Amino acid sequence: MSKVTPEYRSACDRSKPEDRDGRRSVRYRCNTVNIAQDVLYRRPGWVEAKENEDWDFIWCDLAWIRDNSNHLYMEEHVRINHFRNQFELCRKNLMVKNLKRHRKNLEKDFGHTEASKCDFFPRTFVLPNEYHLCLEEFKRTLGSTWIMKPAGKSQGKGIFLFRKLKEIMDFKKHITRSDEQRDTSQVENFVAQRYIENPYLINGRKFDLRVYVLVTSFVPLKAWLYREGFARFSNTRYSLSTIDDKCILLHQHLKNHTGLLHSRVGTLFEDIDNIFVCSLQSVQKVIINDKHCFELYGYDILLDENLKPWLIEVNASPSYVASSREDYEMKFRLLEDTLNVIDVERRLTGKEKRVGGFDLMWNGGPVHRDDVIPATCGSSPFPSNTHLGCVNDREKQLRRLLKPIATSSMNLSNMF
Ligand SMILES: Nc1ncnc2c1ncn2[C@@H]1O[C@H](COP(=O)(O)OP(=O)(O)OP(=O)(O)O)[C@@H](O)[C@H]1O
Repeated sequence: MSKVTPEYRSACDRSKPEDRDGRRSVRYRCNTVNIAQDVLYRRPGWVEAKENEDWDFIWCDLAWIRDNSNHLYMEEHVRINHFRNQFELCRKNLMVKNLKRHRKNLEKDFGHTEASKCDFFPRTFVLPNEYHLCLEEFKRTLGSTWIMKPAGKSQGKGIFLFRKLKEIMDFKKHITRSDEQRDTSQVENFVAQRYIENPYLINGRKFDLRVYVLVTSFVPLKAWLYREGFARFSNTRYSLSTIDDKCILLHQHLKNHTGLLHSRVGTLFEDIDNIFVCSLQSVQKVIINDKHCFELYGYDILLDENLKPWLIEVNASPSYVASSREDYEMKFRLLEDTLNVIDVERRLTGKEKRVGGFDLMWNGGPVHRDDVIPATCGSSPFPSNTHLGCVNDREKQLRRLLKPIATSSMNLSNMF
């Protein structure tokens, strides 16, 4: 067996439970050192496949799927935790390209109201290709703040804010110059995005919501939403002063916190559901829908002061390391429940609408659950504890999500 994480040792001091019902063991592979490894190790009846031995299940990182997916022959029952071209949704530039195309198709086929359901990502341009469009928009909205992000990086690497025309022109020169010697296929892409300047703040701090969505099929689309998630808070108080010393703006939007939450929380959850469904639909025809594959996406969502949710990013490889015991336990449950939904052991009937902490949200169409109490502000299937749909419970759930978890491992000291 490969090494288990230190958290594992403290979280479980019991030995691995035996497979009591005499079924053949599930042979797994895991090439990541994180909580996934602990969950697999502890799962009754699962054994780690030896080198060169066949396996039934693999939990792998994105590099592994990139390097191996074309050479794999998989038996019917085998499961793998990534779709081959997951990057269509998870690379910043491709996500935007797919969302824009989806929006255009909706506009063409169903008109403006339907297309406006895609208006949950800030205005974004992919550079260098859309530089001129970006420049036009930039000039049209002079004075607004933009955020520049490298398309293929994470953890805030290479991100900066700008608000002056000269800055974006200099940047264009810089990327053009550094790309001159390279083959065009290697040009580094960036996204320039309108910066949400009025985030919803809690105690003066900016935060992203991290919500998990499990997709078990793209055609038809079958997606499960996890009831637990968390908020990643910035370590510093939110201020735009870091990008322009003359402009000191410290937002205090928490005054009417309770009232605002109560009146808007139903709509908020509906809007968040819409983000999941629309974004997944935008890549439905693009993702290679291999029945062996599933994907546990970590959605990053930012709320503005009007409680409008904005999609910031979709992660195919969200962090499964923990910054605290509570964080460890939540992620352990999440991954355990993921395996329960994937059901390599074939325990489910296939008709379940709830498995552990997951609620079936979409199954070729919206899923209506019998135990949902209609919300005053809509009937979104976004999960809460037991009385799904009741505004008060949703409010509680939102508060649970907003519970700060120490983020030392996440490098969020600035969060832009
Ligand atoms: N358009 C935006 N408006 C306001 N804030 C933004 C915007 N885009 C990103 N941010 C902030 O910057 C942070 C990092 O952005 P993003 O997630 O896109 O980059 P990343 O490098 O992939 O970071 P990570 O790996 O931590 O998710 C976000 O968590 C969010 O708080």
